[in-house]
Amino acid sequence: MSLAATLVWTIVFLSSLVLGRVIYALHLSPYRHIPGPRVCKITQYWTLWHDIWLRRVEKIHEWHRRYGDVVLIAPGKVSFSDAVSTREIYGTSCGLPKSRYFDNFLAYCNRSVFCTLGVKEHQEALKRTIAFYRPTSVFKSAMLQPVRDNVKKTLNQLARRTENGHATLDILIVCNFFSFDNITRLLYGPDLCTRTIEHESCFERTILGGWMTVELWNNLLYNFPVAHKVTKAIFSYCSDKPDFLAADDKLADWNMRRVDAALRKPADMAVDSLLHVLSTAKTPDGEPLPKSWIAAELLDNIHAAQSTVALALTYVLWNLANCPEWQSRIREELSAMPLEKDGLSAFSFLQFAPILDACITESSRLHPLSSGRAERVVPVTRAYNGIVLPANTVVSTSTLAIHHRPEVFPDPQAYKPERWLHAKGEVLRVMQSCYIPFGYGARLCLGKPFAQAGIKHFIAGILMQFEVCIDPRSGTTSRTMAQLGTQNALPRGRRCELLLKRLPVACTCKQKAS
Ligand code: HEM
Repeated sequence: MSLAATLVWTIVFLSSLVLGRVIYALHLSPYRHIPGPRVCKITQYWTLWHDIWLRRVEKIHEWHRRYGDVVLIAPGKVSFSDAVSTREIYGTSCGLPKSRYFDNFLAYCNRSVFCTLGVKEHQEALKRTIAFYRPTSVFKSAMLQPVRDNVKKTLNQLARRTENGHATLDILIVCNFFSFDNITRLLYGPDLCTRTIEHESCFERTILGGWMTVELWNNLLYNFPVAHKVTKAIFSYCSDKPDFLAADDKLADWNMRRVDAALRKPADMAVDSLLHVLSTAKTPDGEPLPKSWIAAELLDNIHAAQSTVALALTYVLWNLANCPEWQSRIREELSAMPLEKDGLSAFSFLQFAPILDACITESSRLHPLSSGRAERVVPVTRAYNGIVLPANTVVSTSTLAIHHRPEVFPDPQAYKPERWLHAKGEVLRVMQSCYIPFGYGARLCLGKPFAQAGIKHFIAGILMQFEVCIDPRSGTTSRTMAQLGTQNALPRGRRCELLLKRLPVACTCKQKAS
């Protein structure tokens, strides 16, 4: 056969394959009845394309606006944006397993609690640590004092940097170090964590610097690992950055060294650290946990806690910088609270400060920090929101879409803390059922109480000493602060420069009597 004929036959063959695929997807597939862009019914690569270009999450939100609460985002993958389906997918009694997407989070070849898939396996893993994360454990002064110390340390550092009364700073970096110090203290105890904020040139800072880049490239890694490897090799070779995308590996080594050191001297381990809890825990066979299990759990907690808390703080400050009136209201509320001996507001009062709470809650509604792929697998064919899904369909709720339901959150794009202050009864209940920044149900974020305590202390500390303002000369604008449409929710500009002005009277709170 001539070359031309071979070419023609190849084209005919490939075209009929594509045509067959299109006919099957649109007319025969068990997913044909589900609303969504046609291209998503035919191929998964359209969603993957958006994933790699860091706009998957916002694209899915856009599709929900166009097609409704149930959208087919790829063959076999369905996204929801309503409260009832969310309850059915994630609720404690439903027990849907996680999807294979979570294999991407294995560390040292082990599964942490976060990436266990099956319900039984998850419950087994949860037994070891759940008590450690409970509010009753986390809100003890032994656990909170290190957080308060880190707030004080950050405030001292900011005071030095605003010696002339004001300075424009990249708040994202400040929040990153605060968040890292907090989580490492919780995980390793006081001796093995590092004081990164004080040491400008320390190793941990360089890891954190490279980490943001790693997060941006993770979508390529999860979807096309070989392409990721090649890109990494090419960039490292051609640029003068041999460490390009190496931060994750460095963090894993750094974590393992800490676990090694601690297990060599168990008597020195801080009893209020996760490391201690894990080192005394047992496997289902009654054996001590292997070192790599312990290390995997700790590493995963850093991943879960680091950028989420840092970004939560950054977005709260950004939103408040745009709304000076809400800053004043928070200050007024804080001024009525007694101070502890360390000069910060008492947590027992911060915990129930409604204005502070509303401002933080509204910020996480607009900017969910973990808005990515909380995928679960449907075990048997059944209907969700009136639409039958075959067994093995991968389902998830779009956090961005459910947080922006206009009938629940009128004017959904606007930052309006008052909606949380004014809502009562059924209205509030509906709002809460559509608010899932920490996930929902059986796999709700274990670190939620710890994260919230850190966020409240930090925001209260900053607002009592500084006025946070937009600096029109900085490059930070609403456009650069729009979230990248990925699961890690970084702002597009990858920085958040805000003007901090020291308040004339640092604090007018009442000193605690004792
Ligand atoms: C603002 C900060 C945080 C946000 C927005 C956040 C969000 C989330 C979300 C949405 C999930 C559920 C994922 C899923 O359903 O697939 C989750 C799980 C988890 N988070 Fe967080 N998180 C935050 C902070 C933290 C902190 C500080 C810690 C550790 C102290 C932590 C530890 C965990 C763990 C261990 C899980 C797995 C829970 C399980 O599967 O049972 N998170 N987080």
